[in-house]
Amino acid sequence: MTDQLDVVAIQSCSGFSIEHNLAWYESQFEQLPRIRPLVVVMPECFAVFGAPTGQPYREQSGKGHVQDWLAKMAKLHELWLIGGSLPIAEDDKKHYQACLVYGPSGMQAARYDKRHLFDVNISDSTGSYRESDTTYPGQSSVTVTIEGFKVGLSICYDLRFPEHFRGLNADVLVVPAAFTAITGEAHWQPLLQARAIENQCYVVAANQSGTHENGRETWGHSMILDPWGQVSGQLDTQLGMIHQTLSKARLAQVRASIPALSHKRS
Ligand SMILES: O=C(O)CNC(=O)[C@H](CS)NC(=O)CCC(=O)C(=O)O
Repeated sequence: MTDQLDVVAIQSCSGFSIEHNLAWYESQFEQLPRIRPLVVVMPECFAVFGAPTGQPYREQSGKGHVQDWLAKMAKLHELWLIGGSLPIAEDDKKHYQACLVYGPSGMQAARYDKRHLFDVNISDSTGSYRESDTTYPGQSSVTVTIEGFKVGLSICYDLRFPEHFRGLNADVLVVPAAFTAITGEAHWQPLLQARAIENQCYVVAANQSGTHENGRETWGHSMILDPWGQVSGQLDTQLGMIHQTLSKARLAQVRASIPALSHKRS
């Protein structure tokens, strides 16, 4: 176990074609920093964003093309690979929006199902979002220890629920997202900063960016924040990646300076 952990967030504009999306990610993996261990976070709906027929792409737990690809890529590139979300179904009616974590051996290390579903009305071209029409809410929160760092999982709209993160007691919060252009401009960065500041932990936020084939617009601005709430790396709307080195010493320093976590009243 070392004091440091390298993380990368990748920002994509995923579309309908799984083959195309996965091929784009493979080209990004070729450009990753050489350092290992390395954690790579991909956004919500990285493999498929929207569905031309209206019938969402789904896989069963433990089998399917995208899960096989995640395992293969994690092993091939020796990564901790976090697939922001993939629809996993147990019945024909609805799926869970699952964040899947694979370790460098190619084994799945964790699965978190999105708990808070985006049923909202906003003034963009989609207007009305009803995620619960297709998705069951996850029932539990999940953390996974990666190289000695406690990593707390979340997906997109979860970001608006501070109690979700508070319970995780994490060193690193991972936020894969498909935050909309309108809500992203207004709320994305302040929400991420609040989660980093109040939990005194790193935040790694990988968002979708641009206009997608289904007409949706996402905000981009993927970023990595330190436990003081400072943005230590960020993208604008361009596709690509950001890389930062996280440090246990920095976590300890911030928590010693303001011991807010030990001043909590329940
Ligand atoms: O359904 C898909 O194809 C992809 N999934 C999404 O885009 C999800 C659910 S609709 N989006 C969000 O949760 C946006 C949250 C957000 O933007 C906010 O909280 O402001």
